[in-house]
Amino acid sequence: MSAEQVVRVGVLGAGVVGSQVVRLLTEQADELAARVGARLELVGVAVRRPNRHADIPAELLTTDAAALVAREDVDVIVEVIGGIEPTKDLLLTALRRGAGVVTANKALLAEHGPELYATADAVGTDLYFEAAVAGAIPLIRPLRESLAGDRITRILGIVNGTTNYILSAMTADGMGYDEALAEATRLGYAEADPTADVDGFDAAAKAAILASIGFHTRVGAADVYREGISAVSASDVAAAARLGSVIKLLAICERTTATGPDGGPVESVSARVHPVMVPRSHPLAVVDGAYNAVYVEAEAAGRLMFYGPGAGGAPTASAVLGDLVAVARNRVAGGRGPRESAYAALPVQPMGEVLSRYHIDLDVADRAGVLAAVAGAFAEAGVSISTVRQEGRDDDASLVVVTHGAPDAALAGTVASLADLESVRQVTSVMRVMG
Ligand SMILES: NC(=O)C1=CN([C@@H]2O[C@H](COP(=O)(O)OP(=O)(O)OC[C@H]3O[C@@H](n4cnc5c(N)ncnc54)[C@H](O)[C@@H]3O)[C@@H](O)[C@H]2O)C=CC1
Ligand SMILES: N[C@@H](CC=O)C(=O)O
Ligand code: NA
Repeated sequence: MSAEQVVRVGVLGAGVVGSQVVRLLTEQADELAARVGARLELVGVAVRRPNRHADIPAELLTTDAAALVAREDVDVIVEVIGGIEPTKDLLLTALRRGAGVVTANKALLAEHGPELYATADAVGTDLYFEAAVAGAIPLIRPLRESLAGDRITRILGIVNGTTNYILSAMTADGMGYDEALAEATRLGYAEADPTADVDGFDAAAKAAILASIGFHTRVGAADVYREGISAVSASDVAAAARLGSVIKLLAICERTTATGPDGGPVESVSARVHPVMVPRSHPLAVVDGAYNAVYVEAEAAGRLMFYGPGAGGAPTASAVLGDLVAVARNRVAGGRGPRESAYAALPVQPMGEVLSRYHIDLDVADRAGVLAAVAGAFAEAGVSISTVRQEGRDDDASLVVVTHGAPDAALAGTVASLADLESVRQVTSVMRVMG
């Protein structure tokens, strides 16, 4: 291709992200052309209601996404519709006829990534998705390319802007949950159905993508243990504050090595999303609002931290545009970006076997023998206690127990036994703690 040539681009969806993609493509047309070595010509934008997009030239708008992806003259499809259907079929159609695809759709990738990759591979075209995890933060490309020579052992961080916005607002401003969610939605951070954010589905999809790339193993959305933030109460926030901590929704992906029956090492991977009490001294504790931050630990590189805006129209469009430039450059140069790398095929460890530390707040009767009964419940499950603190007295007595790391199933069993003790009036807060 020469500088006079063009790469034709079709955009699916012009909502929070898509409208910003169209704006940047238009406003930066000359600079993008100089960077790619060919003009990026926007040839169509599929929308649901054309009358709502006065800022996009009417001749570009179409309600027929299926026709846009099937057009033989469209070189790259940018998908910012979201959801599984009809999006999956639209992208498969585009890939099958050799178009490059750029998508921000983590839900689709976590569920159908292998099929999309295989289709792209079959025709030798590109599938890029930097915006799908941690918005504007360059994370997918560092994992797929920059760190491809290293051995990643852990990926941990805040990957959902909406829940981080809500938890930050509840912690710092004392804002109510519903008000904070409404504000995150108004600012364009939340998914079309914000249940995906607050119940942890969005973060779990991102964890699946990160674990798959980081550990060269297919990890799907269903492999990720998931708890959201809808059960996080003001009393949990207060309990965390008393411990010098804040609550964050973390995605944690780990590669673990155990000793197998023959004495040799047995590797597995795990991926989970749940609220965690994070000490205020930890860098993740100060990641506020819709910002995301992700640690990547690799054997040779050590610990890397990626930080920046994790949601919002313009930041996400930045990642989409970066991918679009990469795909367009590949087409100009006649090359391809990275393919799926799933050769390791490591087993996924069940959550019950994953080591966790718990913070447990108990409302107890303040009388002789209570502490022994509580300690007995931990001992029976083989869970070792790190610290115990008694607060208040008489009718207001509470015990705060922090455990050492133990299998999650043993900890969950201990909490159930504690709730059954006659001397425990109520288990008021149970939260995993960092470490
Ligand atoms: N908003 C954000 O901060 C981020 C969003 N994403 C992802 O980007 C994608 C888009 O997100 P948003 O722009 O926030 O959503 P949005 O709901 O604002 O925009 C989606 C648009 O697609 C349109 N649409 C739906 N089905 C269509 C169809 N069949 N044909 C044409 N148009 C159709 C909708 O009418 C809507 O205007 C999602 O996959 C989301 O998970 C990723 C990172 C951050
Ligand atoms: N709803 C998502 C958007 C970005 O991925 C979030 O809040 O992080
Ligand atoms: Na990103």
